[in-house]
Amino acid sequence: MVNGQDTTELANKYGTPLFIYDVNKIRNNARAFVHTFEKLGVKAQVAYASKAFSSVAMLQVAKQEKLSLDVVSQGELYTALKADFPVEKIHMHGNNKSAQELEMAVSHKIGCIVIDNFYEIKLLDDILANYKTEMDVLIRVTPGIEAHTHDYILTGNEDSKFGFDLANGQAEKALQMISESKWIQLKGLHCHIGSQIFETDGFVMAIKRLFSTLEEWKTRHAFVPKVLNLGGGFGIRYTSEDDPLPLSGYVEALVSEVKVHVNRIGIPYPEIWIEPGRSIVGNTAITLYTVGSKKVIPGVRNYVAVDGGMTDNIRPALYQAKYDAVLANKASQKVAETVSIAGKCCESGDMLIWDLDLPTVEHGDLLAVFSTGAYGYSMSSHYNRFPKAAVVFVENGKDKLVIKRETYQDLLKNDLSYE
Ligand SMILES: Cc1ncc(COP(=O)(O)O)c(C=O)c1O
Ligand SMILES: N[C@@H](CCCC[NH3+])C(=O)O
Repeated sequence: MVNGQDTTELANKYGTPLFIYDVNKIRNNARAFVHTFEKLGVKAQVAYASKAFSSVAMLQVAKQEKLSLDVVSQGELYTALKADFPVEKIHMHGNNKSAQELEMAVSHKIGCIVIDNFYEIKLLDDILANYKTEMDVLIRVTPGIEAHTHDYILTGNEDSKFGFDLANGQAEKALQMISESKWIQLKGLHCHIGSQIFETDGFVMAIKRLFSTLEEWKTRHAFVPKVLNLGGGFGIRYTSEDDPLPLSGYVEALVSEVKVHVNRIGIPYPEIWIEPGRSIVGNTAITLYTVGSKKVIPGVRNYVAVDGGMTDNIRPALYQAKYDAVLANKASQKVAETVSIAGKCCESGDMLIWDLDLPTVEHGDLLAVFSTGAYGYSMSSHYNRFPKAAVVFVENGKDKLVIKRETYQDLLKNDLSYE
C-alpha cells in the first residue's frame, strides 16, 4: 500500500515501470525543515533542490509548502516558471551557466544567482549592465572538506569542478571582483559539501572554515554576510545499512554551529538557506516493476529481470547505490530465495539490486523498490530507446497521474528522415 492505495491496482491502472510518490510524506519532509528553523527562531529559506525530481506537479507542491527553489539549468527554471513558482524565491546554480541561462534568470528577475567561477562574474556583469538591473548573488566556495560519501557526489573538496577555493584565495579574489561591479549585489556565501551525508561533522567543519574566512573578510573588506547558504546533502535511508538523523537534527547542528561563530566574530546572525533535494523526496517514492524473465545459474546466482532498470534508476550503476525491495503482490509471503534484480538494458552493469531475499519470484510479480524519489526519474534516460516511465502522486488516499508514460511517438518526435 502507498498512502491507502493498493500498489497492484495502481500497476493495473497506469502500467509499469511506475514511480509512485506519497505527497503527504513530501509535505512532512518539507515541513520538518521549515518548522525546525521556525522553532529555533532563525530566519531561513529552505530551497528544494529541484535536480532531485523536477516536474510541474512537484514544483507546485514545493510552492504550496512555501519552499524556495534551487535550479541549475534553463530547463529546471522553465519548469519552475510553468509551475508558477514565485520567481523571487528561485536561486540559480551551475558551474557553466550560459549567457542564455543568465539572461533568462535576469529577465525573469529570479531571487539569486550562485556565482561559481570568474568567467561567470564578467558574463553576469555585462548582462546586468545591458538590462540596467541589479541581481543578488552568493559566492559558491569550496571549503576543502572531504565528506564521507561516494567520490562522484563529493563537491566541497579542493579538487572540485564547483566554486571558488577558500584556501588558495580565489574566493577572496571573487569578492573583490564582485565589489567592483555596479550591478552585482553580494549577499553572502554558499557552500555544499556533497550528497547523502549522515554525519554532521562535515557540515560543522565547513561552517568553521567559512567563518575563519568571514572573520578575515570582516577586517580586510568590512564584509558581513546577510545570507549563508549551507547547501543540501542530508542523507536518507535506502537500506538497513543507512542510519540518518531526523531532518531536524541536521538543521539543529547547522544553526548551533553558526551561532558559536557569529558570537565569536561579532556579526549579526545571517539568514540561513539550505538546499535539500534527496531528503525532501527520496524516501517518498517507490518504483513498481513487473517481473519478466528469470535466469537460474545453479550454484552461482539467480537473476530476475524487470521491465525497467538503469534507464529509470542509474544510481546502482553510477554509484554502486544500494536499494531494498519487496514483491508488492506477495508482501506477506515468507522469504524463499535470494535473487539479483537485473534491468532490461543491453549492459551487464544494468543491475538494480544484488542478493535480495524474496518469496518465490514468478513471471508477472510486481517488484516495489523503495526510496526511489530522488535522482531516479530526474536522471532517467532513453538508452535502448526505452520510453520514460509514468509518475503518479498519491495524497490523502487519492491517486493522480502527474507525468504521463512516454510513447514511441514521443521518442521519435525529434527524429527527421534522411531519405
Ligand atoms: C549545490 C547543490 N545544492 C543542493 C544539492 C542537493 O543535494 P541533496 O539532494 O543531497 O540534498 C546538490 C546536490 O548534491 C548540489 O550540488
Ligand atoms: N545525483 C546524485 C547526487 C548528486 C546531486 C547533485 N549534486 C545521486 O543520485 O546521489
